[in-house]
Amino acid sequence: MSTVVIYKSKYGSTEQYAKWIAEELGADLKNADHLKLDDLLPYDTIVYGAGVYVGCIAGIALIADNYEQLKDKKLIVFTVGLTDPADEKKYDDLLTKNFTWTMKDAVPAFHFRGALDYKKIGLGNKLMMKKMKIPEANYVSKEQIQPLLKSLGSSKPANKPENTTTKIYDTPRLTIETRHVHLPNGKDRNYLFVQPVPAVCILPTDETHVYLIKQYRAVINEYILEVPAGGMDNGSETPLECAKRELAEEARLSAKEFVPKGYVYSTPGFCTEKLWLFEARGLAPCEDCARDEDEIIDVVKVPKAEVFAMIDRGEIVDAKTIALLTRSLAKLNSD
Ligand SMILES: Cc1cc2nc3c(=O)[nH]c(=O)nc-3n(C[C@H](O)[C@H](O)[C@H](O)COP(=O)(O)O)c2cc1C
Repeated sequence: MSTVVIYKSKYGSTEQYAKWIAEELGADLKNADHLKLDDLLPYDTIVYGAGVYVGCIAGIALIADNYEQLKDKKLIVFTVGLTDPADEKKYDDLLTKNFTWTMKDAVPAFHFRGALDYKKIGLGNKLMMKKMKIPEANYVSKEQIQPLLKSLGSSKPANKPENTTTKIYDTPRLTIETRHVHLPNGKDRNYLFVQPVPAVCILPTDETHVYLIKQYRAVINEYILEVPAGGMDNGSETPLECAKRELAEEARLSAKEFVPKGYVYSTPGFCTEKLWLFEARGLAPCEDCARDEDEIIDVVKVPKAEVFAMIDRGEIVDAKTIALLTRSLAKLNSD
């Protein structure tokens, strides 16, 4: 595992934090000035630290502009400023302003308190800071880096519980458990983990129509419009095999072509369920297909041109169905 700590520092506090972190991790240390994407690519883990000046994280474009190419690496950002890290709202605003929204969900960020020394800053900045009545201060201290080190598994204070798991329900198709989790921001929380087998959704289409199923859902006591979908059999099925089976069982259709449309998570707040999406083309009837006894299903032919109006009117309310229709037909809607 190769790690680099990169810093962007005007007055030295961020550089000091970066040196401490690099020392603790045994990582390379680099000044961000003149670094390019190519300089980052050889590393598995990238820790980027920067001073905050007038609400901007210095040089964050190095990460934000190259996030697509860096997102599969372990990325961590730390910021250094006078703001108190306890002011979570202010920090959240700073990240919203400086991170792309995909980064904000995925990249752990830590804030360390910096310093202000009027002797080090230029006249313009000095006047601005004095006008804002910001006094000189020096909050720089090594212990502030502990949560960041911990998130990389490099520091294990005594008396901290390991991640603990309690099983509540355990079947081949679904497990439910509670877990004690150490979060990347250093905090600890208990979470409920609902873990079904991965599932597949299929949108049968022809030139002009999509085929949805109207299905009775006992849990919500409603008939709703959905795409055919179902869980992958005990991990032995591939998403494509599952797509073929579910299309036959639920819509009584076969298809010449299954076009992958990526995946979505259904409810990532508490459930690990990953839904693989497919569009099915070249449809043919499959009358002798088996159907589960509890499935009460009608196939409904919907014009493609009507789909988004139906979503708008609340006639399609199933989230996976809206996701797959959007992935397949969004282009049609934007034309
Ligand atoms: C002109 C100026 C603007 C600043 N703006 C902010 C700010 O918006 N938020 C903050 O938390 N700290 C702010 N600070 C404090 C710096 O972030 C702090 O001095 C930090 O230690 C700078 O990092 P460095 O020492 O690595 O340059 C500002 C400092 C100066 C001189």
